[in-house]
Amino acid sequence: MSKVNSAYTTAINFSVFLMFTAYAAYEAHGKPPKAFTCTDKMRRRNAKSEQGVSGNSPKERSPSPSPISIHHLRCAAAMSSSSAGGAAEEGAAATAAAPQQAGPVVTCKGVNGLEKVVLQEVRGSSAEVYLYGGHVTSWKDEHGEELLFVSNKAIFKPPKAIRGGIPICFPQFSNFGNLEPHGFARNRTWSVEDDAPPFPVPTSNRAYVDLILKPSEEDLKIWPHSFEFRLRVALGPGGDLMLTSRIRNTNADGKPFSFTFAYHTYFSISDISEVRVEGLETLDYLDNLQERNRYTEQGDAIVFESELDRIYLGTPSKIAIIDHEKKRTFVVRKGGLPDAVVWNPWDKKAKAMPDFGDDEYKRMVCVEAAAIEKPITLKPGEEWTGKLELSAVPSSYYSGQLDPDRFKCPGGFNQLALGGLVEVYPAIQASRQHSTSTYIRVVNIVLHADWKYDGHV
Ligand SMILES: O=P(O)(O)OC[C@H]1O[C@@H](O)[C@H](O)[C@@H](O)[C@@H]1O
Repeated sequence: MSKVNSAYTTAINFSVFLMFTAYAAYEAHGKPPKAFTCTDKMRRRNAKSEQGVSGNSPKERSPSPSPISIHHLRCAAAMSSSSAGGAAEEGAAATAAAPQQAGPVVTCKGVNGLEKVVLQEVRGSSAEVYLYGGHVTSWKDEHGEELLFVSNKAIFKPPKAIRGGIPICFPQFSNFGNLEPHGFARNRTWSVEDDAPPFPVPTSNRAYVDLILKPSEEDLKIWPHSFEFRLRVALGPGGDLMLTSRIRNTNADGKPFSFTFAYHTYFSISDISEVRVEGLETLDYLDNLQERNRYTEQGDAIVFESELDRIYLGTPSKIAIIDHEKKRTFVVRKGGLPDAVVWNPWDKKAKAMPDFGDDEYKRMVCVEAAAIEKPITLKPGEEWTGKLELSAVPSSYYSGQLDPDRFKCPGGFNQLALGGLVEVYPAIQASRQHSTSTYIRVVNIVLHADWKYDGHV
């Protein structure tokens, strides 16, 4: 074995040891995956901590305010900032007030008293989900930086859908049907489901919440189909945001139904002119600005110089949004969702939207994992699964590397630029959900080895 290979192996082995140690510590950290009220959960966590389950000796434990006061501090901060205006500020204030030890799943009041669930991962990343719309409104990395765009003019008031975050478009995307644009799921109030039926592949993540939407009598009048829509929102140990939708036909009349669907994700970007989307080259798309005529993408990547509103068809399971100024790449992974909508309203449309700032189009881009061209049809008793997984990585990782197989070493790992700190860790949720998957991080370069999706219909 060459010197370089041997250094490589030693570094990997040492890092694996470190990471397993870290993993063991992570395992010991805390448990309850269900959504609790702040008070309930913190009581349990404190009780565990009293029993020494957290691993801290009594000496190491620093005095902390009572769980109830932590809860009220946090929610009060979120609500006061929202009254000062601005959904984005609301999210920031909520995290600013959130103590480190808040635990993985907390429910509290958000803007206008709407109930929200806050997910926090041990390394510091977080997400917020409003029950109104089953709508993710915040996803922050471990440094507290917001990764999703929410308009400062977003209206957190039914029946208006929240402008930004991740609206769920169901049972209809846009005007592909007779319902209101993008369907009604985004402006209905969902419920937390404490005992959701097991997911096909169990998740080990602790920071997750299960929501459910069933049609009301009123909904059945406009869309006469009985369904159960289960949405799991989870934060992975590395801060990845994962959404899994399971839609079941519960019609008792024996009738199938069809629907279209999208995760209408608004990404936060530095400047729209600094961004490009990779992974959709050479694909066909329907142009929403040209009467949905079909064209073929000619460019190497999608760049933005004016309004853009397209439905890309038969897209790969990975798409990258590269933000040159931020040197950050969002990686969108999806399953069960063949299409991808790319949207930026540009200046004129921005001005025409009452819940969107005139210049905000510069700071957002929507890349929406979707099933549109071929509607999904379910017979009674059948269930469909649509998955979205978002990660934010330094751009040095991504550009031109949409196909990780091209970079594989004989040992099965991706090719690494050796030198500097090498860190290898098992992706905890991936190894349990999918196959054994290993993530390799070299300084700021992150490469995935053997990543694969499951759970397609
Ligand atoms: O204003 P809405 O209903 O949230 O829709 C926003 C945009 O959503 C996108 O998905 C559509 O492709 C656009 O055509 C639409 O304008």
